[in-house]
Order: sequence, then structure tokens, then C-alpha cells
Amino acid sequence: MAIVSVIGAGSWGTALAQTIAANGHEARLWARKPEVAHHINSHHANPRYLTDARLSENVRATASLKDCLEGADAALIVTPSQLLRTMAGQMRPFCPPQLPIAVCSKGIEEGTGALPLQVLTETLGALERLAAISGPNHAEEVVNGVPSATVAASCVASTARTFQDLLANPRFRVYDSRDPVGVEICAAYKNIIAIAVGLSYGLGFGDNTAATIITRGLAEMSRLVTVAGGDALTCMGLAGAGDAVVTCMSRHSRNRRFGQDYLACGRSLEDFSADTHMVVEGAQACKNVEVLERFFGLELPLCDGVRAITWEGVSPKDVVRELVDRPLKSEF
Ligand SMILES: NC(=O)c1ccc[n+]([C@@H]2O[C@H](COP(=O)([O-])OP(=O)(O)OC[C@H]3O[C@@H](n4cnc5c(N)ncnc54)[C@H](O)[C@@H]3O)[C@@H](O)[C@H]2O)c1
Ligand SMILES: O=P(O)(O)OC[C@H](O)CO
Repeated sequence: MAIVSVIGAGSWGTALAQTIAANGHEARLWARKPEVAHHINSHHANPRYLTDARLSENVRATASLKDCLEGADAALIVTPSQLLRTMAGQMRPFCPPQLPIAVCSKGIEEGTGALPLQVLTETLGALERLAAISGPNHAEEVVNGVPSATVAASCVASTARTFQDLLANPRFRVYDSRDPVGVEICAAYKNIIAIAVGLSYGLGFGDNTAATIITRGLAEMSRLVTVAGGDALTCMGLAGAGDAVVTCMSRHSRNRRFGQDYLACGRSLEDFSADTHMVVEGAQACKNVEVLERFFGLELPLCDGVRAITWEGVSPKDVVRELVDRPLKSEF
């Protein structure tokens, strides 16, 4: 039995802790609020996220990072991506240099354009023991054992293998990858695509439009993966196409809902946050990817359109006109 720290008791942290506990390990779940940790320990349910899920007694919650991390065999970080640097800094005194750590957050850091593993390398060091975990994994389904699959990516095979072994079971298949950069870019970019698809449905467009946005979004994603040193083939895998499909099509997707029920109706990110207290990573990602877009001199028109609507007050109608008025070109 391993002891695994799960940092962040939102939807995904809760589902991962439950998966680890159901696999026979001890999952120590760090919650920011002591009352949430107390509720999880006394009721075996999270009072704020995935509230209907009954959690194993092997999920032990705490609001102390020290108690969560001391003596752990591995750790997963599952906070919203913009909190990663702060969280890693707070975890640092309790993380031995060889502790395998996987980041399960999907995003790009504001201002720097840094991917999660870069942020962790800068704060916690030792890239060899770091992994990125991503795939088509709505927490609402994983926590209930709905058959799903994901990717554990690390520069080092044994690190990826550690997380494969901790998380995999017959209902949760974990694939190994040597392309953490590709997996991380896919994870951030698919959320932007999902906002665009939600917007498109919200504007009254159809399934042809959605398929076009998904496919052209994957083309943008693979352009970025390639120039950043990742493998374009990763975009065809679970972390790329797989996660893009589920995030664009699932009723559980917050990114799609944000596009469809908020942006398309003239409502803002603040409205979404106030209504749901949930993170919508694609809204941050479309803004934060601009650093990389400029650095690499890339054309990412769909992403630019989502950013213009979300952050610059441009109307969806104007963005659509701009997208369709572009000169015709070759597909590849
Ligand atoms: N929900 C999913 O199905 C899912 C699946 C895969 C990956 N992810 C990724 O996991 C990450 C976390 O998403 P989630 O869905 O679990 O979040 P969530 O929206 O369910 O919950 C938000 C979480 O952020 C925490 N939080 C908010 N402000 C904080 C602060 N100042 N300091 C520390 N923690 C704070 C909350 O306590 C809560 O744990 C995101 O990057 C998301 O893209 C989510
Ligand atoms: O609900 P969303 O849109 O944040 O997506 C959650 C996961 O990333 C799906 O894999």
C-alpha cells in the first residue's frame, strides 16, 4: 500500500483520490478549507464538489500540507493551473528531492507562458521525478468508475510508470508517454477549442461547425506542440483529440458551457465563476497562450477569436466574420 498525497480537493482531486484509494492505497487529500477536510473525514463525501460520490475510508483529508506530504510515496497536484507556482512553493519544505510528483492541472501560466512542469521544475526542481497526467477524464465519470483512459507523461519512463501503477485499474487505463510538453499543450489547448465549440452552438450553428472547429483547433494545437518541441502525434492521442472531443461534446464540460451559456449570451467569466465557483481553464489559457504565440510567431486564429470575445469585449458576430473572411488556404 502506497501513501499518495493529492493536493487540491476540487472535482478532479476528489475523483483521483477516490481512484487511488479504491486501488488499495492511502490517499491523503489536501483541502484548502479545514471545514471541507473535516467534512470529508466525517461523512466520506466532499461537501462542495462531486457531492453525491461516496468516498472510500482510505481517502483521508487534511488542510495541513505538512500532514498531507510527510511520509508520502508520491504526490499529485490538482489545483487550478494559475495557483501552481504558489502551491509548489508552499509544498516545497515537505517534498523530498526524489518524491515523484505529477501535475494534473491543465493550463499555461499567466505572464510567462510556462507549462505546468516548467513551473514545477523552477519551484521544486528535478524534472526527472515529474510527470503530467491528462486525458478525456471528466471527474463526474471517473469517480463513478465509468470506463476511461488517460496518459501519464514524463521524460523518464520509471516516473511515468509510478503513476501508471498507482492510478490504473480495469476501469481506468493509464497510458505511458515520453512527451510531457505535447501532453501539457494538448491539455491547455483543448479547453480553448471547447469554448469555441460551445460558443458556436450558443450562436445557433450546427454539428458541421463543431466538427470544423474541433479539427481546425487540433491543427492549431499541433502547430504549437511542434514548435514547442513536442510530438504532433500526441495531438492524435487521448490527451489531444480524445480530450478535445470529450470537452467539446460532454454535458459535464465547464469550458463548453462557458462558451455556450455565457459568452454566446453576452455573459462574462465573472458571471460563470459567481454561478459555479468552478474553474474554467480555457478562459485563462486563451489569454496566456499569447506569449507563446508571439514568441514562436504562430497563427492561431480560433484561439485569437476566443481571447477577443472573452477578454477584449469583441462581439462573437465580429469574430465569426473575421474568421470566415480570411483568405482561402491549403488544409495542411
Ligand atoms: N473537473 C474535471 O473533470 C477535471 C478533469 C481533469 C483535469 N482537471 C483539471 O484539474 C484542475 C482543477 O480542476 P477541478 O475541476 O478539480 O477544480 P474545481 O473547479 O472543481 O474546484 C476548484 C478547486 O480550486 C481550489 N481553489 C480555488 N481557489 C484556491 C486557492 N486560492 N488556493 C488553493 N486552492 C484553491 C478549490 O478549493 C477547489 O479545490 C484544473 O486545472 C482542471 O482543468 C479537471
Ligand atoms: O469540465 P472541463 O471543461 O473543465 O473539462 C474537464 C476535463 O479537462 C475533461 O477531460
